[in-house]
Amino acid sequence: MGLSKEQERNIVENVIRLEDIALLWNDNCKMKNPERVKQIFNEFVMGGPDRLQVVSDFDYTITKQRKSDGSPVLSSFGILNACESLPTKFIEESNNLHNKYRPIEIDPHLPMDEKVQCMIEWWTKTGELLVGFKLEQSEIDAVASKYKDSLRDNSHKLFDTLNRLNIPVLVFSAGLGNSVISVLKQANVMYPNVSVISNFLQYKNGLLDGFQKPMIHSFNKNETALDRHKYYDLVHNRDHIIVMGDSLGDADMANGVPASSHIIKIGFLYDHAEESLEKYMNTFDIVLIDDQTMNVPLALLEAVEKKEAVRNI
Ligand SMILES: Nc1nc2c(ncn2[C@@H]2O[C@H](COP(=O)(O)O)[C@@H](O)[C@H]2O)c(=O)[nH]1
Ligand SMILES: [Mg+2]
Repeated sequence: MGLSKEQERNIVENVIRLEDIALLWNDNCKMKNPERVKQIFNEFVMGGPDRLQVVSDFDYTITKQRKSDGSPVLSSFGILNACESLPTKFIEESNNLHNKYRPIEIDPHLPMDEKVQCMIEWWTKTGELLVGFKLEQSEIDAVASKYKDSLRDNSHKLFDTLNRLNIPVLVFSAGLGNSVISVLKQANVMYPNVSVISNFLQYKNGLLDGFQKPMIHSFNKNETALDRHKYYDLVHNRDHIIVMGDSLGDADMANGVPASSHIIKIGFLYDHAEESLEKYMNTFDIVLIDDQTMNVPLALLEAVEKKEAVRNI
């Protein structure tokens, strides 16, 4: 997947041609405005790793949307729900909530303010169900271990590169942070430059006591939700941002950063690809259709790293 000699020469001569990244010209890669992507990509390469940060969703972005054998990948909440010691009442009521609110979450016609209110209800009610019984982290870890190999292909290479270049990675998930961290740790990609902001279980006297605050739901995943969060101090001057997500709400995860920032938004599209493509192309700069790899973000980073290496000769 490395760059050719000609590509490396182009980088040395500060010439970054989008055509040099063949992946971006595959049939399953769509860009509404290639010229805009090229311009921002050149900013990234010329700006170097010190100005870069990555903000990524977890469920079905870092994890695959489908496994090669077609079997499903559990979401971070799905990993929780698979824990056998959970009371039957919790599972039943949690499933009822999922059946009621998931269709609202993905409804393309409902007004956003109505959807936000419903998501607040969903996460609040789920938190209220998670009260008064034991659940050890080790049980979540045991289920999560079955999904440590469900990261997108080349995720390890991507995280290794980000760690080597000391580029901060924010994994921003409206899912369950206890599962997210467990999968990342067991997949050996929970490097020091990786932070996770999500919903974490709260305990009181050894028993579950809902979620820690603040609530992160599908539609408040943006950097304003990071107000006064220590992560914000780490990245607020990194104005080159790669955003990665699988749902439309993920595209706003970098909202709240200075207007002068340059952002490339990568959208991983899988479900209802044909009917959703136009909306995804209007929302993300690069749309990858049924691409279960991290090859495109990795290619962007490889160009940054090559240029940095030349700069340091
Ligand atoms: N199975 C359940 N799924 C849930 C629940 N509450 C939310 N969700 C889903 O999780 C994703 C997490 O979002 P992401 O930011 O990690 O992509 C969200 O889209 C909901 O559909 C739940 O209680 N059970
Ligand atoms: Mg997701």
